[in-house]
This record gives sequence, structure tokens and C-alpha cells, in this order.
Amino acid sequence: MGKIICAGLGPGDPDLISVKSDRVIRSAKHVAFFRKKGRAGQARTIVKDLLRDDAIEYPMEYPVTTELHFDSEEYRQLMVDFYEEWADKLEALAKDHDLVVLCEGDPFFYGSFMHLHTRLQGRAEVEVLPAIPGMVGCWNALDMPYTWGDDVMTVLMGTLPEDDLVAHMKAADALVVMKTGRNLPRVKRALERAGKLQDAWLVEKGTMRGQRIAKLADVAEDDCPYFAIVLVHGQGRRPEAAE
Ligand SMILES: C[C@@]1(CC(=O)O)C2=NC(=C\c3[nH]c(c(CCC(=O)O)c3CC(=O)O)Cc3[nH]c(c(CC(=O)O)c3CCC(=O)O)/C=C3\N/C(=C\2)[C@@H](CCC(=O)O)[C@]3(C)CC(=O)O)/[C@H]1CCC(=O)O
Ligand SMILES: C[S@@+](CC[C@H](N)C(=O)[O-])C[C@H]1O[C@@H](n2cnc3c(N)ncnc32)[C@H](O)[C@@H]1O
Repeated sequence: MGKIICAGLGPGDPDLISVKSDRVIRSAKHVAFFRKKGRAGQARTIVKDLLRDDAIEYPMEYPVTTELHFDSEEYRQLMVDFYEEWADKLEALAKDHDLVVLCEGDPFFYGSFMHLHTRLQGRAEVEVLPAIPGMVGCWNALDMPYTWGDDVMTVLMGTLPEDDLVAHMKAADALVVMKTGRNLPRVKRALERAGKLQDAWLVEKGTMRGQRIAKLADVAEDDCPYFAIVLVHGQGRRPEAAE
């Protein structure tokens, strides 16, 4: 009887993978990972120099990403079928041997493996290896302290409606907006309404090949990949010399 191990990979730079995930990935014979159809996949790209030559790979290709709205019934049904199918396949594979599932960032932080983790409870032995979340790699790429003193940090998804974004942004000190991508125009408008656009940074593919950092106000609105994060730094309490 084998075990399913989901290895968190961190934000992108393979040097930021934990020692534990690195060890598991290098010795893995069976490796599964999510990707968009027609792409290599971010998770698979991160481990490209680590996998064994004889590793057997199982790409789990999303049936849709942006082709259908995630609120539609069709999207929901396609995704349910997809997760059920892969939960069955992973359960069957794990009957004979260990299996490693790759996950960019930390698996339990908006990670796709969560949908398999819930379905596999009681059906297979599952272990999740924690990792540095993508946003941590992004604020380190900016090389500035991110939260101070009593700052409240708020993590938002760019998929939220504009009014919800504005309300949360106004209440936040330090701010993270994930899933920017094609939602960038709405995220920019919300930041402008919350009075925070001039303080916002955009980090695309933080710590990955092709990393790009820009002041958000200077970025063209139609020009943002899914793996991008908006950050506004906290300005909280700290001891400073009197003038
Ligand atoms: C629909 C949408 C809504 C949303 O994001 O909420 C959504 N993905 C969208 C876009 C998109 N997804 C991907 C790309 C290509 C990226 C590329 O190749 O560069 C693009 C962009 C594109 O297609 O252009 C691939 C991808 N996605 C996830 C991973 C794995 C991972 O990160 O673990 C990887 C592969 C990573 C890799 O390659 O390693 C994970 C998730 N994506 C989900 C939903 C959730 C699962 C579905 C569900 O159960 O609903 C989950 C688990 C997140 C969650 O549930 O929080 C959103 C449209 C939003 C919009 O309107 O703009
Ligand atoms: C489905 S969530 C997965 C989050 C991941 N499990 C983590 O711990 O960061 C995908 C979103 O994470 C963000 N993201 C993750 N890693 C990133 C990176 N290295 N650079 C920029 N954005 C990243 C993007 O906002 C992207 O839309």
C-alpha cells in the first residue's frame, strides 16, 4: 500500500523548496501535477531539474480555466467530474506505490490539491508537505519590510466583485491581491477608489523565471499573467528616532 504525498514547492525558485519536499521529489517514481492544457505547468517547471529520468508523470489538465465563468453550472460540473476522476486515479495508483503530487506555493493556501485532499479522506494515506506561499516570495522580491507593529494584513482574490474589493481594501493596512491576471483592470479601479493605487506594486511570477516587478499605476491593464500578485505595504507602528 502506497502513500500520496503532496509536496509544496514554494513560490518558484527551486532553491526555496523545503529540504523535505526536495528529498521527496528527487526520489519520486510517480509524479502528478496540475496544469492548463497546452502549457508545461508552473509546478512541473519548478522541479524540471530535480525529477528522476525514469519518473512516470501524470499531468492533471484542467478541463477549463477562463473559458467558462467559475460561477456557471457548466464550470461547476466539469470541475466536479475532473476532481472525482483524478481522486479515483490517484487512489488506484497509490494501491501499488507511493505517489508525489506537486503543488506551487503552499498546498493548503488556495492550492488545487485541496480538492483532491478532501475527496481522498479515508480512501488513501495522504500527507501534505508545507511550503513558502507565493505571496511571501513576492514581497521578498520587492526587498522591503511588508508588515509593521499592529498592521492588519488582508489577502484578497482579484476574482471578487469590485465593491467587495474596495470595502476590504479600505479596511486593510498591508494588502495582498492574488488572482490578478485578467482581473487587473477591476483590481486597479478598486485600489484607486480605496485611495491605495499609488502605493501598489505588481509582482508577476515572483522568484520564477520571467519575474517582473512594476509600480501598478504604470502597468497596462491588459498585460498580466495569472501568476501575479498586487502588494501594498503596511506602514504600522515602529520605533523611530525623534526629529
Ligand atoms: C477559474 C479560476 C477562478 C479562480 O482563480 O478562483 C481558476 N483558475 C483560473 C485561471 C487559471 N488557472 C490556471 C491558469 C493558467 C496558469 C498558467 O499556466 O500560467 C489560469 C489563467 C488562464 O487560463 O489564463 C491554472 C491553475 N489553476 C490552479 C492551479 C494549481 C494551483 O495553483 O494549485 C493551476 C496550475 C498551476 C501550474 O501550472 O502549476 C488552481 C486553481 N484555479 C482555480 C480556479 C481553482 C480550481 C478550480 C476550481 O475548483 O474552481 C484553484 C484550485 C484555485 C482556488 O480554488 O482558489 C481562474 C479564472 C479567474 C479569472 O476570471 O481570471
Ligand atoms: C490558485 S492560487 C495558488 C496559491 C499557492 N498555493 C500559494 O501558496 O501561493 C494562484 C494564485 O497565487 C498567486 N501566486 C502564487 N505564486 C505566485 C508567484 N510566484 N508569483 C506571483 N503570483 C503568485 C497568483 O496570484 C495566482 O493567481
